[in-house]
Amino acid sequence: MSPVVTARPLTRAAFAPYGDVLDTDWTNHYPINAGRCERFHELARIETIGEDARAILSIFCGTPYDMPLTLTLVERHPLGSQAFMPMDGRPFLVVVCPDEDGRPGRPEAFVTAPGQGVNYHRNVWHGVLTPLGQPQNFIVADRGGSGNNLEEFTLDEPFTIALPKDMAHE
Ligand SMILES: NC(=O)N[C@@H](O)C(=O)O
Ligand code: NI
Repeated sequence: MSPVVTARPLTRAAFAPYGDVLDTDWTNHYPINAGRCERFHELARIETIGEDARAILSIFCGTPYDMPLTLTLVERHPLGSQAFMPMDGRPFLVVVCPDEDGRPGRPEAFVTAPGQGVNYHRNVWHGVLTPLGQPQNFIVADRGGSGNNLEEFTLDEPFTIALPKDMAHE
């Protein structure tokens, strides 16, 4: 059996080495539009580098994965950050790895709270978009432009990514 990594709830502190959490638990917020809207300001920055680099918005329509997940591949984007914000507010799985001399280290897994999104910093190893239980659409902010912005790495040995016990039935 491949080594098991159990996902834990996503928190800013735990995710800080990898990127930003997108939610309204954020002190930099203020009213706009005559008080009819609250702006939660600059949750993350969209980083883009390289030839004709630009920040772009896309919609990803994701197919769910069965859990526990057998993780065999991770990827990273050397030319830009990548943010995922669910359009339906349901939780999804986030898998990241520390970088160890250009190779991914042991994965860490998180389950988002309803309404949370993530922004992977540039060049951070991560699993591909992983909806849970049903198809899920996401607004994605990342980098467009020339050059190769996708580096994939097939793990020497797979990991089993499991949901926490209180979620495993979902
Ligand atoms: N390849 C692509 O656009 N998607 C991945 O980067 C991903 O993180 O899901
Ligand atoms: Ni990606």
